[in-house]
Formats: sequence, C-alpha cells, structure tokens
Amino acid sequence: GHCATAPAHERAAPPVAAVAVASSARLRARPELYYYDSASENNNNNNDNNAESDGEMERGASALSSLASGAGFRRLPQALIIGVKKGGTRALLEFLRVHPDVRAVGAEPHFFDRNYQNGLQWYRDLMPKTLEGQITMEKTPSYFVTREAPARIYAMSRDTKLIVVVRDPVTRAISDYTQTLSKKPDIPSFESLTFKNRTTGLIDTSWSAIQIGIYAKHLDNWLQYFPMRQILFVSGERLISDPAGELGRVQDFLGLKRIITDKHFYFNQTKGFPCLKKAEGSSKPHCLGKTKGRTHPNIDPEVVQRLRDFYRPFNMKFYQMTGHNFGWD
Ligand SMILES: Nc1ncnc2c1ncn2[C@@H]1O[C@H](COP(=O)(O)OS(=O)(=O)O)[C@@H](OP(=O)(O)O)[C@H]1O
Repeated sequence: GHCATAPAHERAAPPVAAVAVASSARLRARPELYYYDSASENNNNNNDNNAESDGEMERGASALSSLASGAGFRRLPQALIIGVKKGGTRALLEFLRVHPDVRAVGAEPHFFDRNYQNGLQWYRDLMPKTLEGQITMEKTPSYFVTREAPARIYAMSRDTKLIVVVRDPVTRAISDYTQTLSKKPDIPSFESLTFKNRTTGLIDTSWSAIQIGIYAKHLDNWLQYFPMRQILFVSGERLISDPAGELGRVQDFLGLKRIITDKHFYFNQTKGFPCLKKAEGSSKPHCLGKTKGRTHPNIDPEVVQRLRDFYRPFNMKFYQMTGHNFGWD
C-alpha cells in the first residue's frame, strides 16, 4: 500500500549514497521503509540493556551499515514465551539470549493483551534487528491467561512457536502474592485472600494468584488454535536445578544448534540460583536482579495443604494433556 504512493526513487531499494544523505527526519517519517531504524527498544525497567543508539548521526550510520551489509531487519517474533507469570520466564529469556541465533526484546511488550490496538507494525518496531536465520523472541507471561491471545497470535502467524514455563501452582501463587506484597505492603494475608469463606474452606478461584495456576483450563484455550507439538512446556523447577538440561530442550524445540550448555552456568551461593558466567554481549557474570528469587513469607501449612488438594485434579489433567509429570503432587 505504501509503495504505490511513494515516489519512484523511494520505491526501489535506495542506493547506499542516498541513505547516507537521507535526513533522519525522513527515516523517522517512513518507518515502514526503514523499520530497522525506528525507536529505541530501551523502554523497559528490567536492566535488559540492548538499546541502540539514539544519536541522529549514529542512526544514519547504522542504517547505512545495515543496508551495506544487507543486515538488520526487524521481524515479527517466530517464538514467544507466553507464561506463566512467576514461572521463571525472565531466567529463560536471559539464558536464551546467550545464543547467537536468538535476538529478544528485553521489556514485556504486552502486545497480545494490552497493546493489540497499536497494530502489528508497532509491535514489529519493538523488535531487535535480526539477520537471516536468527530467531526473534519476546516474553509476556500474561499471554497464557489472556482469552484473546491464542486467536491473535494465530492471526499473526499460525506457525508461531510457544513456550510456557510452568511451576508448582502453589509456590507460583505464593510468589505472585510476594510480588504484590512488595508493592503494596498493606494487602490482607495470603491465607485470607485464598478463601471465599475460611470456615467452609471454599477457595477464591477469582483471585488471580489462584486462577493463573489452573494450567489445564488455560491450556484448553490455546489448544483451540495451536497443536500440542507447537507448544513447549519448560519446568520452572528444572530451570533452577538443571538450567542447561532445560535449555537443551528449548534449543531443540526452536531448531537451534545446542550452543548453550552447562559451561554457561554457575551456581551462585549468595543468590541461591544459577547465574550466567557471561551475559549476552558481556564478559561479566550475570545473575537476575533482586526481584527474582525473593524470600517468600511463611504460609499456614494447613492453607498450603488445602491449596495442594485444590490443584491436584487440575495438575493431573495438565500432566495428561502435556504427557509430562511435573512432579508437583
Ligand atoms: N536463575 C534464576 N535466578 C533467579 N530467579 C529464577 C531463576 N530461575 C528461575 N527463577 C525464578 O523465577 C521467578 C520469577 O519468575 P518470572 O521471571 O517468570 O516472573 S515475572 O512473571 O516475569 O514477574 C522467581 O520467583 P521467586 O523466587 O518467587 O522470586 C524465581 O524463583
């Protein structure tokens, strides 16, 4: 549509010299032609620093070198980490980014839930530049529980590969609560939020911390659009106890060479979690930030047991659907 109305000199691939003199204003005005030169992706607060230069000269130079080398187009993601919240999604993305054939957005774009009205071009403009053969990825854990997400992702591409990091739903709920508590210290106790009626023991399934853990129910929604072979389930527990093992499965699923191995990880005693010996684009060791691996409050063991009983049938259904026993029961 854009090409039909563009002057002839813009329609053809511009010669390198033409790009060199192109004003950055024009580059910005025609993002559909120069989408590899659009806004910086440094719109996150996760310390995922893969921002590109925002200097005007550098913009021009980067467009020039991209064109000269034929490199660097922003593409829609071919694979998504869709959940689950507090499952270990940040760890998985950070570990995957070590792979030379993976490029990922640092921030959570929330395109298929909150920002869908912005359109696919907006979404693509958030993506990092990739070379042919590299995979573009992002992670937004709320997609897994968003009713409209499967149809929307299917409409983008029915071939999109989906990854879900799952974790014991009881620990996940407590982790979710711990995060909320860190932002709003005045909220009621976990125990009181768990029940609709504590005396009868009726669980409040409308509380999102509980609702998100009913994995079988959410998965049903995805299976209306995607076949099981297009969805990979990563164990959040194994991602901590054996990160290289889980990363092996993920690389196979994505059709990537197994480059990330146990040599990339070390166990950091202080953090209590595996960390990277070298982060993407750096030579320094890298652990996830303070908000990952928080200490959870002690929860009344009777309430924990009640939740275990509540989730058991849903977990069984989930094991059956995925053909994998995650060992939570
Ligand atoms: N290597 C490593 N380092 C630190 N933390 C790790 C790691 N691997 C998995 N985890 C677990 O990830 C949990 C947070 O999950 P998410 O990143 O999916 O959370 S979020 O939904 O994006 O907020 C986080 O949950 P909490 O322990 O409750 O903080 C961690 O248990």
